[in-house]
Amino acid sequence: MLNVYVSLRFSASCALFLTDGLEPLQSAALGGLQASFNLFLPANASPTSKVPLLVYLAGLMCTEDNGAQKGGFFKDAASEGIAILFPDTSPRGAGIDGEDTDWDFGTGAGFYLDATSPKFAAHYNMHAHITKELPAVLAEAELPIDITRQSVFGHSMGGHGALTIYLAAPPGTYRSASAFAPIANPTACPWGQKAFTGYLAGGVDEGRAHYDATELISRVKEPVHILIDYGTGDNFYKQGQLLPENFLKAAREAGHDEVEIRVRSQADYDHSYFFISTFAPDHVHFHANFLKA
Ligand SMILES: N[C@@H](CCC(=O)N[C@@H](CSC=O)C(=O)NCC(=O)O)C(=O)O
Repeated sequence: MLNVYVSLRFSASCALFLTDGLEPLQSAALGGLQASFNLFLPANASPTSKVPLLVYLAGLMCTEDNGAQKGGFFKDAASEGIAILFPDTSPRGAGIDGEDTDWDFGTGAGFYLDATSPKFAAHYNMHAHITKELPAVLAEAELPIDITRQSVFGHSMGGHGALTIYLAAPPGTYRSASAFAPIANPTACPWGQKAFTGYLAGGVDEGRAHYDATELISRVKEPVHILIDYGTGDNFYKQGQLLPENFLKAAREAGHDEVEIRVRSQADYDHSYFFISTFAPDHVHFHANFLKA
């Protein structure tokens, strides 16, 4: 048996298609725009032996391809028998004024939220796309995936997405979360403040209520399963865009100990996919503990 790696597009009616040679299809959550994603299926997946799902969320300027091509996840996902879903990072081609002006806002920078600002609300709903729409697509496609066993991980903006999606979901929706160099306290850093001001009608205050991992962890009372790695040589860490210490401090103050949450500083590592792929096996095996329990 072979492991299968496929690129897929989907329609609002949830039909699945192979990418090559197919008509563009539409996402309801993204306002009818075409949406793409990649899916890794391990060789042991079959209708009688469905596999759990790990969702990978990429960072600023990325597409569904960065993690799939450079993350280094497949060997360990194959050995553990885990499928990996790679969504895109934003809607594409919404045609909103200013959407393509900056690399850290708009196209490629959806911040995994549901926009409430009138300008963006019709299209910038990556949270709903990932938490509701894509799971429904996979379920309706009758792929050999057990959608009741999901975990989520990501990098940088995608690490923010993974932590906030996990912490804001009803307990048990996702079994675990992990992040490489996440934007861990977005209301306190320039990237997050810019995103929340632009996408949310209530600005940074609305972001603080719904989309800030450091704020969310201080309010979560149930046990959690979280692993975070960041590099001390990461320029974005040095610039104060990531703030993992803020997340760790809030977590400990809320009573989440080192069994529940591990935040590891990796000496001299940068922000790149070389860093991600170095620690990729740790993250896949971490999630396997919960996805296969
Ligand atoms: N163009 C930017 C750098 C953009 C960048 O580094 N993006 C990161 C994610 S940053 C946080 O979300 C990334 O993953 N890039 C893709 C890759 O393959 O490395 C600049 O000029 O600084």
